[in-house]
Amino acid sequence: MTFDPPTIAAVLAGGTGARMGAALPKQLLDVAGRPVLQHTLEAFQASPAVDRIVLVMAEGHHEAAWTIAKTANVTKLSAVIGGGATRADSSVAAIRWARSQPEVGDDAKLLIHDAARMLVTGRIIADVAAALDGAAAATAAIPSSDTVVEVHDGRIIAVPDRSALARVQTPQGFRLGLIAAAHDAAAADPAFTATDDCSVVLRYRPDTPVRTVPGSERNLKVTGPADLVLAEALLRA
Ligand SMILES: Nc1ccn([C@@H]2O[C@H](COP(=O)(O)OP(=O)(O)OP(=O)(O)O)[C@@H](O)[C@H]2O)c(=O)n1
Ligand SMILES: C[C@](O)(CO)[C@H](O)COP(=O)(O)O
Repeated sequence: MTFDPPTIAAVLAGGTGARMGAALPKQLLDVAGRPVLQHTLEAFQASPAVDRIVLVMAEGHHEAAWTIAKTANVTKLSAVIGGGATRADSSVAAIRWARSQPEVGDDAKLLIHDAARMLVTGRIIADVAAALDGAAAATAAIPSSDTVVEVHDGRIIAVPDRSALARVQTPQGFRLGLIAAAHDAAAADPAFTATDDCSVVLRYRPDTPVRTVPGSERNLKVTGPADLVLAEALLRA
């Protein structure tokens, strides 16, 4: 008998929400009567593509996370772990946790997701997971409807061809062995910085294609106060 490798969702909620400027990390703020984190966990709980969830949570809020998960009956939640100083450090914490699990090998699928993207849909989660059957790395992405420019010292120095540009979202999915190797290589690079995990693969495993699947404008990242209003409006629409 053969078994499919498991699919693990790593929900990153290790940030403090500086740009939100609230007393609590933004993942604990309410939108339409439920914490941002609860909306996100519910999306992964409901996805048939996901077997288990690991939550990377900001220090001092682990108990609150378990309470939210219990309230929402998030039975797939396997662990709440501590993160790191940067988003990349929190990804590494999730990767290490996944690798420490019995019967989880390099072929497991790891879907790394911002807790702040609370309106992620089942379709996007399923598409990213399915893309990993044909590639070792994949992300949700949407076209840019704005012209994007490169700015230096307050002056535009380039206007890249918009048709070749996309805005990446999460989840970003990887075969576990690949993303672990890419982050290991990053750890040995003193100049390493990254704002997402696909760029870690692109930089340190450049021979591995990173596929894109359609994201959605709805899959916004709650970042500042206006995003809370927007997310609530989208939920009620
Ligand atoms: N050290 C960090 C930083 C960020 N994140 C998570 O990564 C996602 C995207 O990060 P961001 O939107 O930047 O969240 P914050 O870091 O909390 O926000 P800010 O940058 O405004 O402080 C969020 O769900 C956040 O909780 C994380 O797990 N660990
Ligand atoms: C991972 C990400 O959501 C992709 O768009 C984004 O890079 C996170 O950026 P942040 O500054 O950590 O919110």
